[in-house]
Amino acid sequence: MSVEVARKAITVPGIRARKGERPIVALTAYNALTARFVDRHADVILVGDSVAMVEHGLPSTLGATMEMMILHGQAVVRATSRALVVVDMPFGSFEASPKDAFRNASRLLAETGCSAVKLEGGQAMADTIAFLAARGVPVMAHIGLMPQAMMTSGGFRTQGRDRSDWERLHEDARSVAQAGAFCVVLEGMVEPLADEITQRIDIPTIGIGASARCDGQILVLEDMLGLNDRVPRFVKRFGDLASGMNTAIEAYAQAVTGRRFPNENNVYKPKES
Ligand SMILES: Nc1nc(=O)c2c([nH]1)NC[C@@H]1CN(c3ccc(C(=O)N[C@@H](CCC(=O)O)C(=O)O)cc3)CN21
Ligand SMILES: CC(C)C(=O)C(=O)O
Ligand SMILES: [Mg+2]
Repeated sequence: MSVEVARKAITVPGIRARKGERPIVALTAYNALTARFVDRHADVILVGDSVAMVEHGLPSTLGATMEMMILHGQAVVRATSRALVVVDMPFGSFEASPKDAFRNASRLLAETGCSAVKLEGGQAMADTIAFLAARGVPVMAHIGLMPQAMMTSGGFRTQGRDRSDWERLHEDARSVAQAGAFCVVLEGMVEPLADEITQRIDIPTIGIGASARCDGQILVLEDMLGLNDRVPRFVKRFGDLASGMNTAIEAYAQAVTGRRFPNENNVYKPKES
């Protein structure tokens, strides 16, 4: 199946030009219902591969698939009119070669109607980013803590605590910007390093666990809504939807067992005869 590439009010060049202007507001969304809410306030909606963990109950993002990203991407694009929709390239879909990456990135663009793709990797992915950008695929890069590298990096570790790693992280940022990424996510990084990177590259940085020094911020929607019982320190819960959901579901269960629902207002009656 293929869809029209949807035109959104916010464009890739528009986001690119935000550096030095006002901060970029980004959030994840994985479905139409939540995307409609996020679209009213955010500049960027990311259909993250964290969908594998948040919506499918998988233990890591390694189980995300192209099929999953396309299905969720389609739902989000349908419900969005303003924000720029970016879809994560799942583990295994882009690393082996630039050609593989183009085949899968072009499927994400053509089959969902999203405006850009995101992929994890710094210097090692620079050739791939350049290959995609030269062929019409806008790329958001993602460096620092890379969840898809958890098996080689030993879990989710904040980057740059040791200053001897800074040079490598600067090189990752410089090379993705040089390769033509329009924007870069800095994940799990100490504040002064995120600050230096943001000052040295000419594309916007979007931080998650990387301080307010970045050109924008992103969080997983369900984390900031207070729907997950355990969240890392970099998350601020801006709401407590978990308690709202619990209260409503409990009230429903009690109304059903107590035969108080459905009531007069909720039932249909035949015509008077
Ligand atoms: N719901 C959700 N939210 C996320 O932000 C998220 C996902 N899922 N899945 C993919 C990745 C994984 N992420 C994570 C998950 C845990 C930590 C974490 O526990 N961090 C430690 C830091 C440890 C250290 O300092 O080295 C922490 O205590 O914050 C970090 C990033 C971010 N992403
Ligand atoms: C947390 C963001 C940056 C992400 O990559 C995801 O949600 O998959
Ligand atoms: Mg991701």
